[in-house]
Amino acid sequence: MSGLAVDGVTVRYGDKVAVDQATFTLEPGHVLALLGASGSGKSSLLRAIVGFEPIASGRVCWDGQDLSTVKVHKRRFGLVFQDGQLFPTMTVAKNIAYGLGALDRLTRRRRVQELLELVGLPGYGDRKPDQLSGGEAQRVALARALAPNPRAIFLDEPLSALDTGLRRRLADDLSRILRETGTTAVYVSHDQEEAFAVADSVAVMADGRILQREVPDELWNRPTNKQVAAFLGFRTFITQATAAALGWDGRLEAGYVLGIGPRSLDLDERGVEVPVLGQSMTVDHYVIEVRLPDGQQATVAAPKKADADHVRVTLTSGAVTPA
Ligand SMILES: Nc1ncnc2c1ncn2[C@@H]1O[C@H](COP(=O)(O)OP(=O)(O)OP(=O)(O)O)[C@@H](O)[C@H]1O
Repeated sequence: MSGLAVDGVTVRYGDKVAVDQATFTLEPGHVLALLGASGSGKSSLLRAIVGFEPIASGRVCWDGQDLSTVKVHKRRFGLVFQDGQLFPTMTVAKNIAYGLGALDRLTRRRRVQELLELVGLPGYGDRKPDQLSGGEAQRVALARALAPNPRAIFLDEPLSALDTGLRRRLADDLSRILRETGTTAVYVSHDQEEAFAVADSVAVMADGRILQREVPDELWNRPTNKQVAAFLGFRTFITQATAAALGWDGRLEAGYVLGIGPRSLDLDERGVEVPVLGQSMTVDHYVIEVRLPDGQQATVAAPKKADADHVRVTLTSGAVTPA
């Protein structure tokens, strides 16, 4: 098989199993996000693939070749970390050119210009890393990782040190850059929106195991179990009868429940009346906590505060998952 094959990889720190028999393949040109809560083993798996962490069992192959005897710097993998780890005394241009030693000066300079344009920083070549914002530094780190045309790049929470608004914008830019360059990438994140924005497919990890690997839509609509659903924000699970009572027009197969997430219920004047239990405010909307007909609680995202002790809602979507 061409591209990356991770086969039964286990990583241990003493008695602690950090990664438990992770298996997946990644075709050239595809972007996979490893998504999971803190401590789920994402970084350990990424570090094992690139060769920083010894593998207790299993193997990592590229184009069918076992990489166990291939040294880290010979794997032709590019790396981007949370804090870009640029060389502080070198200019941006020198940072980007770092892995281009084999090229002549003119070609090297052209390649640096090309990458600065790709990451939206033309004219930044002479700056030093301490003259860059956090977002710019991460763009330079990406440019540096892409410069030597690696066969894949590995990004470990590359945006998590940035503030939320910037993170969203940069996630979209990153996605565009990876696609434009046809780069094969593994992207570690604990933020589902970021993972969904960047990746062609998402592998959800918990306790060192990959619970499900899917394209974002399918993962969102049909999480493989309640644990994955809950991680995606579907925390209340209801039966067909309750779903129908809330105006849902779908049908659940026997043995399945519907996970209700933060955007599953819509305010709707013609909807079902439910009691309001409380409400809070986020940056751009209110979160109204309600009691469902079956007694469970759920939340509704609303543009304004509820001014009565009940609201009318309709259930418009949810995640279908085994009961
Ligand atoms: N060097 C180490 N020695 C011992 N245990 C470790 C070491 N590195 C990680 N662990 C443990 O292995 C488990 C997986 O850690 P890992 O950093 O891979 O998770 P993660 O999903 O990347 O978390 P985060 O998002 O917080 O970085 C955790 O329980 C962690 O405490």
